[in-house]
Amino acid sequence: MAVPRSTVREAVHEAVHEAAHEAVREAVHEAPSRDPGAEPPPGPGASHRGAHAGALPWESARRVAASAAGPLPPVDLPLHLAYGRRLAAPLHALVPVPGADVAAMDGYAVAGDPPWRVTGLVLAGGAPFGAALAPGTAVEIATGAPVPEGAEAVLPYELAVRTGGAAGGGPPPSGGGRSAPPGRFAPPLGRFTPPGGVPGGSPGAPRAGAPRAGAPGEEPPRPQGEPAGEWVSAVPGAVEPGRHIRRRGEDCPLGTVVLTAGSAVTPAVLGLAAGLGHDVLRVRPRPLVSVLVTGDEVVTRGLPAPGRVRDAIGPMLPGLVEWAGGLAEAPRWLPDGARALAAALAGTPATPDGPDGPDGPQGQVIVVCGASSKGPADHLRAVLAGLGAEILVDGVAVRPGHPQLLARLPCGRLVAGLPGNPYAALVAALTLLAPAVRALAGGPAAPRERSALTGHVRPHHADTRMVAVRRDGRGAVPVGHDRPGSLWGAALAEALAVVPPGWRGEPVELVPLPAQRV
Ligand SMILES: Nc1nc2c(c(=O)[nH]1)N[C@H]1C(S)=C(S)[C@@H](COP(=O)(O)OP(=O)(O)OC[C@H]3O[C@@H](n4cnc5c(N)ncnc54)[C@H](O)[C@@H]3O)O[C@H]1N2
Ligand code: MOO
Repeated sequence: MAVPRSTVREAVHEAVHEAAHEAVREAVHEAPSRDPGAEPPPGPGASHRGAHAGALPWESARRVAASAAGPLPPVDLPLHLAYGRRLAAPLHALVPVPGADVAAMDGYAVAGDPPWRVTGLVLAGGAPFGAALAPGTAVEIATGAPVPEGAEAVLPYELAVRTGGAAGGGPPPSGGGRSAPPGRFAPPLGRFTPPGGVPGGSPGAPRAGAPRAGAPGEEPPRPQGEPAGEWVSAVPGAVEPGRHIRRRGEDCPLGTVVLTAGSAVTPAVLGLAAGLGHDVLRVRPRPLVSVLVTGDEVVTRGLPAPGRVRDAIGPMLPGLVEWAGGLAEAPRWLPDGARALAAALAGTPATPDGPDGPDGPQGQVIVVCGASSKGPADHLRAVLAGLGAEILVDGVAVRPGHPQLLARLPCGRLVAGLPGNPYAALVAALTLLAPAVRALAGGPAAPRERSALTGHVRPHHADTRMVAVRRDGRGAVPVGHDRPGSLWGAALAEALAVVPPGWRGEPVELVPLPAQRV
């Protein structure tokens, strides 16, 4: 289609405006960051040669993006769907944990002084013992089972000395019975074996004859099948008051706020929430990001013919968006031309509940790849103006990636314009897209990391430079291969070093690159 006159005029104006320093741009801007070579010294016109008019400093651009959107309205999701979201409300303990005083070890709950007469068995899955433990008695108990009232400690099997078992048996003779060798753990000795029961039993499967708490009104449970003469004592020093009893609410009292709103829902958080009684979590939805890849020369599959280029931006965005807390739609390709771009951007906005229309991009954020510069096929600014968009960021003083932009459509959707050069697009995505997605997802700003930067790094005199680096013992080291058109360096790197204009060797911020999970 015909290029709008205003766009052409603008492009021509910019071309003239830029022409004077185009040679410098080529020498400085297109060179890889590790290349030796002198940066033209700052002098008259230096700032003009750096940031474009209206371009924001890199740090300011990132801040604008982070505050361009608030979190999406919350949704309630079952635990198995909540992973990777952000909590929209504080997480409370709906129950105390543990819910009762419970044994922390398999062994004997004991009361009073040894030796103790064994009067029953309590398993974790069963009801509480029901009767108070009288001094001089014990119950065999499983880890997690509620300790009977009156129990003063739990004696682990390894530290117990079990004796007797014969009918009519009495307390063990002093020094008699089977005992654990001093200073060593002994295996369980003479586990309680009710008539018809299975020695040891299996956790959660009450053994026949095991004592059970009675229902209200019933007789206090008697340890049925209690073998007369089962006694237990302890190796010296094994019993201290309260030992191996986890008290009710000791890990987490009822009502405690264990996590604040905005926390990431990790696997551990899901397990914690379940343990505290939650089936559903109130979370922020994942913001949906639509991706429009523009350019007649761009092909989306196969070997690119001469004069064609494979889309390298669409494939990297889903992982990056997911890393930032969002979800990317499959990229759509658009031909050069304002009409297709305008139609795509004018589509009906999505709602958190689902798409409003089957065809157009549905995201709360729309990413436009390419068309961000000032060339005759770069319609993004003109289209946004025609749609009445508010421009939030128009160019960033960063190398590569300066033609990036961020805008808000009248319907509230954000538009992130990424440069066509793939490494420049990655820089722009980390500068504008990721912070905006994080904000929509309810996440806090990404934590900052600072590091020494070693190796040969040539700062730009006016713009921030983003250098692909790996960490080593001495700090961050450039990996090279980070020309604007190449993702090779970024693929080798762990992070991008943020090298401020005129940098003189001080520590720099590292922006982590979305990493593999495997
Ligand atoms: N007169 C000016 N020209 C340019 C400027 C400028 O300030 N004034 N900035 C340069 C910089 S820096 C960049 S970056 C590019 C940005 O251009 P666009 O965003 O408009 O992108 P295109 O012109 O369409 O493409 C640039 C380059 O990238 C290739 N490309 C495009 N899309 C993709 C894709 N999805 N995957 C891989 N490669 C892609 C395209 O073929 C071009 O080679 O503008 C400079 N010019
Ligand atoms: O370097 Mo451009 O800034 O190739 O994005």
